[in-house]
Amino acid sequence: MKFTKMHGCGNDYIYVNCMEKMVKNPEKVAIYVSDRHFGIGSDGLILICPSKVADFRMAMYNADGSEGKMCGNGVRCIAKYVYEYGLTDKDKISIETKGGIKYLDLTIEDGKVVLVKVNMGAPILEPKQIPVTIGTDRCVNEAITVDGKEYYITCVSMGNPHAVTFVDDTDSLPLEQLGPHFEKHEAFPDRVNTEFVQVLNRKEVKMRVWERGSGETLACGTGTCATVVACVLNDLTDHEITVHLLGGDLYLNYDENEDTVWMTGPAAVICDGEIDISGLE
Ligand SMILES: N[C@H](CCC[C@H](N)C(=O)O)C(=O)O
Repeated sequence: MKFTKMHGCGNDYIYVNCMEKMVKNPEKVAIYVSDRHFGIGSDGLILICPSKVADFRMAMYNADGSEGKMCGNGVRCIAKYVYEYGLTDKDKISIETKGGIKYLDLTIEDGKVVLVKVNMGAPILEPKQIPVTIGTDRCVNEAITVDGKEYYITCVSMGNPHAVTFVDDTDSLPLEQLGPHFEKHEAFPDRVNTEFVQVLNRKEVKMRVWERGSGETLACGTGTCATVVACVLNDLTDHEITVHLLGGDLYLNYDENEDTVWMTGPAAVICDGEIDISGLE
């Protein structure tokens, strides 16, 4: 299987061009390639597929083989891939995901995609749709006990479920220990991605993330969208913010009038390669 390893702010996935041929058993392949010791090493697997309703279709799998409905860093990387590997010459593209069709604007310099701006669509706030069992109309600043300690969460779906909690200091958080307790908490029937956010000022926050199915990652695009929405709902920041992640910065704009979130950030190619997956197919 030919692949390209790419990352968006350090959130790395193995990308496979499936325009001609699909990968069989993507769940098993995701687990194998993601392993950082016995595989290639990544946060998961992303397939670039043909679409009937958009320019391309994304299928994404976490490191544990579970399927995710959306991936913000992933759609930016797909934009870079399809342009730089000659699958399109357009600088505005659409990508079908299980979380809806996303529209992307590519900034191109010397034939390279240096920045991608994505219309990530409307945040979903109804608890049942996220899904989260806490809250009636919305789950904003609601108390939850996790591993014996009380936290306040604001829940947002960006196609996939997120719980945002505000903390005093992201650096000192024992995420390896805490993350799984959020992910598997009974309040989240489909598990959850959790963002731990430290507000620096009205325009800047720091964030660490524990991703469902992949553990701590260096960045999460949909997580930064959920973060800006949670910041605005709790009146902690402006609508336009910079999110500082372990792997870099993303720029977010929650346009409440249009009911959409804009995410802007980079995408990078690490390498191309080929791996034998014959035992898995
Ligand atoms: N890293 C991704 C999100 C993956 C979400 C996945 N962990 C799930 O919802 O199961 C992003 O940049 O948006």
